[in-house]
Amino acid sequence: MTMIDETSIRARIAAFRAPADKRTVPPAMIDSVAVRDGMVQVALTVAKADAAKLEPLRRAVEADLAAMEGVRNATVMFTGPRAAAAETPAQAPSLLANARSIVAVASGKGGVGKSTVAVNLAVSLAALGMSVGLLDADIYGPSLPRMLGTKGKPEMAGNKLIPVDAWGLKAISIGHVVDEETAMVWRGPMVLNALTQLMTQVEWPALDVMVIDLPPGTGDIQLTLSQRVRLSGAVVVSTPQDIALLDARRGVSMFRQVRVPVLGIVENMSFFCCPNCGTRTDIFGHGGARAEAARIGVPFLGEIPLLPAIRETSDAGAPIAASAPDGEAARAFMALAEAVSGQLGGERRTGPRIVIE
Ligand SMILES: Nc1ncnc2c1ncn2[C@@H]1O[C@H](COP(=O)(O)OP(=O)(O)OP(=O)(O)O)[C@@H](O)[C@H]1O
Repeated sequence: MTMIDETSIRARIAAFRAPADKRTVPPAMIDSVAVRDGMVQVALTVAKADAAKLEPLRRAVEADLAAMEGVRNATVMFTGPRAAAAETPAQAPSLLANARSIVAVASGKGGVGKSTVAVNLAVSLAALGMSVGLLDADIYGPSLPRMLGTKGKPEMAGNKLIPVDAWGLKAISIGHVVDEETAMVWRGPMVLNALTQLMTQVEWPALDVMVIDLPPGTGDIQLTLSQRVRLSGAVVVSTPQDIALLDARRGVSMFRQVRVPVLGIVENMSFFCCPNCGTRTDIFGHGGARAEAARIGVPFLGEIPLLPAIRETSDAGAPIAASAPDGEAARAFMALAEAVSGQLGGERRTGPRIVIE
């Protein structure tokens, strides 16, 4: 008999399309999955007011799971949204409360292009008409000031910092406040203090979405931040290399441990597109992250090509999603932004904005 486990159940739910209306179950809706001896219990989070409306979906998911090989019995139930107190320690109120959604961009290891993805995702979300904040929590390598071309110190209002305006975003980075060498020698508690300050001592306006560029890896800082901030979800950046995929898996399991929904995996440096002849080359082999996402039951959010222009525009302080909005890279980031915003749901504060460069 086929072995079923939490991962295979999550994968099945991620692939689920309701026969009647093609409705899907976003990962953020899955509260818990328990599997024992072929018995499956899934709890989906819904607001009380929506429960009756979603009953057909509940039954369809239940039938779909029950039809899986190896499943003896499947129960899908609805549960209310978790009380805030259960998630966040009492002494630690959720930070960044005036952002409607908070998305963390994470990676299992450094150098996979996490910051590049965070910046261009934020720019693309803004181009979709959202008010977007970008917080660079990558203390050890704050690349945001360079990538956005914002070198000066932010202004102050009273004892609070005003985020800098760049490319349609409100942004702040530890690199705006201290120089890189200073931050490099900080140890855990100092780093956490600095990050907390970036969230509490900054005059953030009301935002549709805040994108946080997390430090690479899966250590204490990432875990603590995930607990202090009510994250709507995490985007895990990987490259197609096997080793990076392994790290991505670790990243996904870290968020699952702290019950932060994983919005999905994005494959960066997915393939090389020759700027001269347009020929596509799959340098590291291709499709690994998509397969990995399916295997561990999280959505696959798309592929970003390896393009010299992505690095050049980053180095020049003009993110490619804004500086070459019609190009291949910008289209890939826009597709990512659409996939992410689709998972966040909810209304926008403002209508779509047309950007003319
Ligand atoms: N798709 C891409 N095509 C070309 N160059 C890229 C791409 N993505 C990232 N890069 C380049 O790779 C380098 C590393 O990217 P980035 O700084 O975003 O990685 P990171 O994962 O945030 O690193 P760290 O976590 O160590 O700060 C940068 O020089 C960046 O310009």
